[in-house]
Amino acid sequence: MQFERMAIPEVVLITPKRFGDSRGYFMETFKASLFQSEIGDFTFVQDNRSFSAETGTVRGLHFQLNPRAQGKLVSCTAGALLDVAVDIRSGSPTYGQAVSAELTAENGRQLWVPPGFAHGFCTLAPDTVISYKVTDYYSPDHDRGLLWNDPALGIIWPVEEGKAVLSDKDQKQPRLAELQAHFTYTA
Ligand SMILES: Cc1cn([C@H]2C[C@H](O)[C@@H](COP(=O)(O)OP(=O)(O)O[C@H]3O[C@H](C)C(=O)[C@H](O)[C@H]3O)O2)c(=O)[nH]c1=O
Repeated sequence: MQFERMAIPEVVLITPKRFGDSRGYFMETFKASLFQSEIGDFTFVQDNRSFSAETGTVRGLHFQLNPRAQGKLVSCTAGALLDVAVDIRSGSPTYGQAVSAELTAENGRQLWVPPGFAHGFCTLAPDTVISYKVTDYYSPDHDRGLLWNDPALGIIWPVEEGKAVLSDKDQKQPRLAELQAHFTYTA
């Protein structure tokens, strides 16, 4: 299993080792001891999965407030998606910056998105399934968002703005400039 720190080093791209044979392949997709030694002492308490039928479906950018902030270990188990993490930790040298990675069922890659980051994705294929582990339970009262196409984020999404498939909620999320200082950066 390879761990590669992204341009924002707290976000980590993980590539599990794939054992192929005449039947197909086997992968260990999560190992607590390795995750703890490579990334840190996080405990996952909930697994999520969402299915998006259309290419160009955007879900996000979402996060939960403290004390229910979530770390997310994200993978794509069918189709393909561009996964995006935005640093929203006040005082961070990379505040408001985004990193992204292409996760596909084929490449088996995962993205670790720590607490203090907004998370979202855009599907690159129809019938795409995202599967992810989170480090705290869903809490609607702590659920917040950031506008996916806020120009201040500089995210180059693989879909034209007028053609993205979005929830009503995600069409009305606040811009970065409107975001309160929910998270604080610690070096
Ligand atoms: C996230 C979540 C949602 N729900 C219910 C609430 C709604 O009735 C329904 C759809 O929720 P929502 O529209 O927030 O789903 P997504 O747009 O896929 O949101 C997720 O997408 C981005 C990419 C994320 O990183 C978050 O995990 C999450 O916010 O599922 C639950 O019951 N439990 C949950 O953990």
